[in-house]
Order: sequence, then structure tokens, then C-alpha cells
Amino acid sequence: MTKFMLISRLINKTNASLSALKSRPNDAYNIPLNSPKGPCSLVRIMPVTSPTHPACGQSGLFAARDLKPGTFILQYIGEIHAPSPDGSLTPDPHANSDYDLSLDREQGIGIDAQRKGNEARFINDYRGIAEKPNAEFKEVWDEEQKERGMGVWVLGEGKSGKGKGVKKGEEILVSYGRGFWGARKSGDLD
Ligand SMILES: C[S@@+](CC[C@H](N)C(=O)[O-])C[C@H]1O[C@@H](n2cnc3c(N)ncnc32)[C@H](O)[C@@H]1O
Repeated sequence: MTKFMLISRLINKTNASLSALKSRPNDAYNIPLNSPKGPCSLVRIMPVTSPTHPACGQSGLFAARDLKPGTFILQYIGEIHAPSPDGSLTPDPHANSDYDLSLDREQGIGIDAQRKGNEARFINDYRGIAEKPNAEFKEVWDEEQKERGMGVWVLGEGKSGKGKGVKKGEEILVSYGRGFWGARKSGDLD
């Protein structure tokens, strides 16, 4: 392969990630236009002090007011990253992060709130805390940035009317997915 061919393939790969990030998927939800900028008044970051809570000693995110089913709570902010275009051998700095959310599996794009983020980085997984999650991550479209992102929503009522909303003071809990915990049990953090 000539040097030129190699360079042109790298550029294409970078462009592919960028174009995936900047293309609105049909099924993405818009961030509601009235969502305030800055700290989110719907939630509070609180230390977890109950000894029966599996994340005791850490923090969690709690509702600052009653939240109805289907409410958009806040965006999941973090460093948006994609694989290095040259596939270089340097270790992936996000591989072991407990704050890294996948945005596009095909392109390997993720949002990592380990070093930078907002309140959403404090949301715990429901396992060992509640019977089921009361919130979920859903992809959003940020019309201002013209960019894909992830948002946190109160679980909707659903057909069975299961989503009951989140009461003021309750912890906001999502499901990280079994893969998150499976990787940690096996000691393989990738
Ligand atoms: C995205 S962080 C959540 C915020 C974290 N509690 C904090 O204070 O920074 C993910 C980490 O929180 C902890 N965690 C979240 N949910 C948990 C659960 N259900 N049981 C045990 N630990 C949990 C684990 O240490 C996990 O790696």
C-alpha cells in the first residue's frame, strides 16, 4: 500500500466517525427545546450512605421533584470519542472507564464521563438497589450542536402502565446492561 493510499484511508475513517456523529438517526428523540442549560434542577447528586446500598461510599443521582413517566431528565455529557484513525497501538484510554456509554457500536463512538461530565455520570445501575430501573438511556439529537448524544429519560408508562414515574427524593436508576457487570465479574474490563 502506498503512503498516499494509507493516508486517504485514515481520513475516510475519521470522516466516517464524524459523519455518523453529525447525522440525525430517524429514531432519535430531540432534546426538548425548553431544557435549561447548566445544572439540572430536576436532580440532586447525593452521597450514598446506606450500608445496604451496593454503592455505599460513592454517590448517586436523586430526583429533586416528582418526575412523570416519559420525562426527559438531562443529557449524558462527557468526552465523545472514536477509535484513533490509524488504529495505533496506544491503549484505549476509555477501555476501563466505568462512565463510558456507547453511542454508535458500529463506529465505536462512545461518551465517556470519567474525566468530564454532568450530573448524569452519577446515575447508578438498579441491581441490588431496586426491583427494576425507573429511568433509561435513549439516544437524542442535539439540534443546537447538530450532533447525536445520549439522554436520560424517566421510563414511560408503556403498554402495561409499568412506568410509574420517579418520586421526589427517589434515586434515579437505569440498567447498565448485563454486559457491564459481566465484564467486571470476568475481570475483562473491555
Ligand atoms: C457511572 S458510575 C455511577 C456513579 C458512581 N456511584 C459515583 O459515585 O461516581 C458507575 C459505578 O458506580 C458503581 N455502581 C453503580 N451501580 C451500582 C450497583 N447497582 N451496585 C454496585 N455498584 C454500582 C460501580 O462502582 C460502577 O462502576
